[in-house]
Amino acid sequence: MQIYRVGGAVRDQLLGLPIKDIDWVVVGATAEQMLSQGYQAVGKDFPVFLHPHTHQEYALARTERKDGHGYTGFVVHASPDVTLEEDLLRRDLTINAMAQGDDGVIIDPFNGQADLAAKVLRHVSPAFSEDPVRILRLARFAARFGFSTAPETMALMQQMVADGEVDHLVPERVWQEITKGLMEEKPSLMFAALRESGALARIAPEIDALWGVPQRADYHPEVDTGLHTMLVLDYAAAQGWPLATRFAALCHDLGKAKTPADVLPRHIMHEARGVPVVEALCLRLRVPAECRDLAVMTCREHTLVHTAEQLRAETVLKLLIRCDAFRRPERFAQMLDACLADARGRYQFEECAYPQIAYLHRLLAAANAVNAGQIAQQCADKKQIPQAVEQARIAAITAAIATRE
Ligand SMILES: Nc1ccn([C@@H]2O[C@H](COP(=O)(O)OP(=O)(O)OP(=O)(O)O)[C@@H](O)[C@H]2O)c(=O)n1
Ligand SMILES: [Mg+2]
Repeated sequence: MQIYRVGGAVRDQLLGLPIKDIDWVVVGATAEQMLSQGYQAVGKDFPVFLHPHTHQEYALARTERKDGHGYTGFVVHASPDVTLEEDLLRRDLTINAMAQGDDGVIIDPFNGQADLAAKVLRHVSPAFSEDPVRILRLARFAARFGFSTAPETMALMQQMVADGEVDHLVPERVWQEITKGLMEEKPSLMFAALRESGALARIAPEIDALWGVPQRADYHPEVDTGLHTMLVLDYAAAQGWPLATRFAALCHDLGKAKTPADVLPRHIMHEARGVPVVEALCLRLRVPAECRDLAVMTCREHTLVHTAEQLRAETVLKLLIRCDAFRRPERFAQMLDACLADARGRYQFEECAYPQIAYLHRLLAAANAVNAGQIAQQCADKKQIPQAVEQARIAAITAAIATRE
């Protein structure tokens, strides 16, 4: 048997990037041979094994044929006579379809090295279309490497979308790929690829609908809401912020696609209009609660946060309570980060000051300093405690507002 490194490890090494995990392909072996050498089978029907010591994945060279929708119905053919080239042929992109032997020689039958140099994502063969997840994979590789998509690959993806292939993806898988793409260097490039292929309109029409929606040019020199959203998202990514903050950045303006045409380019009430849209998206994609809650909160509150310095103490306290800021200060801070991204994700405002964050943190600290235990002791009637604490917090916030320099 011959063993080669394949896929991401070969690609990343050629790019000079750190290699996370190595995938191996084994040519000329049977499952029985692998087991007898101590490898452990991963699945019952899949010719993938774990190395007895390194636990890296070793897959028998295989061909695949599709006979069904989605990613059920793959007929896998693994046998000792499947060649390395045949195995590479079934893979998604030329940059992922290279192998490397023990001698270091790169086996590159589909010119992956040339595409790496040209920074192009190109499908290996028409078999690309047998797995719709590959559209999402390509999109996140675009976000990771900043590569462009070969025209023939884009055309193939458009055809796959038109054929309804994307509609068979299970939500968990879509979310998994989206989260990976959101954590890449420039997530907007994922959405650009998804949008151009038509896949975005199928998997997240709420996001796709933002393009073509105008905003007031005085607040938003970039005008287009889709473009603004991408600037906000890329800002959040450039700060290295976590997934939930990036997802909140993505979702904060979903309500703007619901603004009645006669109100445009103003977006009165887009916050309230957006909340059910964010909730519907999160429900459909089975978005985990942490991401969903921050996105809903950011959608609902971001305009109010922008006006923080004009708010009365009562209004600030209500905001803090709605956001559960006393118990969840880290999440509140993440929402403020998303609001900062919103403010700076605009042409000509890329470096605008955003004192709202420090200001709200100061008011929260002031409200937090109220000694609720002591107030409770001073209340003759227990029923009065909540109101007394609230009054004390409003007084503390009022005092903090007054000391503004
Ligand atoms: N839907 C898929 C998934 C994987 N692959 C192939 O399997 C390899 C390994 O898959 P995976 O580890 O998911 O991706 P990597 O390319 O290694 O990228 P990453 O750095 O994200 O792990 C890929 O390079 C590609 O050759 C594929 O063709 N089609
Ligand atoms: Mg990998």
